[in-house]
Amino acid sequence: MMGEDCDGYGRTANKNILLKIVILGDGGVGKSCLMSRFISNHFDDHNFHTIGVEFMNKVVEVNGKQYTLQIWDTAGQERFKSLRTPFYRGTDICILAYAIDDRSSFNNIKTWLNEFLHYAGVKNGIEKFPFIVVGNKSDVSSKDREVSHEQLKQWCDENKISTYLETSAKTDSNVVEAFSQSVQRWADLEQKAEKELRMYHHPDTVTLHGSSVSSGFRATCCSRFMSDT
Ligand SMILES: Nc1nc2c(ncn2[C@@H]2O[C@H](COP(=O)(O)OP(=O)(O)OP(=O)(O)O)[C@@H](O)[C@H]2O)c(=O)[nH]1
Repeated sequence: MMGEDCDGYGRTANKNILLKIVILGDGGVGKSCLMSRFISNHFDDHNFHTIGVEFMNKVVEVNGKQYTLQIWDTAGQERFKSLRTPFYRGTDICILAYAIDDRSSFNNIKTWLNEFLHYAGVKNGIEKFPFIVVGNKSDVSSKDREVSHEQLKQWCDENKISTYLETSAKTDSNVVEAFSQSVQRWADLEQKAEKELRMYHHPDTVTLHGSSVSSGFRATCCSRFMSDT
């Protein structure tokens, strides 16, 4: 089907797009709290560690498009590694979380990134996958802060991650923004990948100078589009 509302691949603009989001980071940085703040606008000052993984869905609208976000909260403790890693495959967006009052959780972001790249099977470079870095617990007093916003920016620049922000699940600061910027980043990369695919499928209309063009970003995207809601 082609037409004004169609993207050229038969997908209409009003489809509800399912996106799987995983949240990774050390135990205690606030991954479960970020998820429950986003899903049910609720904050619980509990201290229970997640075992394995848990997921919840929420329908959101970003830039006029509807998305069902399937958010996977994972266990940050090392002893649960074998329970969480099988769930990385098929992820569309990865949120790397640390707590701004916990320097070692920030230092471990790289380990989380590498664990995700390995078990999710992402092979096309960090800059082609929607990673978002979130410094949670931005409500803590400045004397308890161990990671500055500048350090967050510098780390993301060095690691080619363009989306990052500080959040507080406790005071509900930037939580919705973290998820909507994640979706925005996904949409930007998706658009870029589709453009490259079009060039690949219509090589007579562009000059490729003999190189093969492959977006590599979510080649299975079509299977994830759900029916109209
Ligand atoms: N001050 C403050 N505390 C928070 C915030 N988010 C979470 N916490 C607290 O941090 C602790 C850990 O939160 P969780 O959400 O369970 O942490 P987690 O990352 O899911 O931990 P694991 O399940 O072990 O991986 C709890 O006591 C929360 O109340 C926040 O934004 N600010």
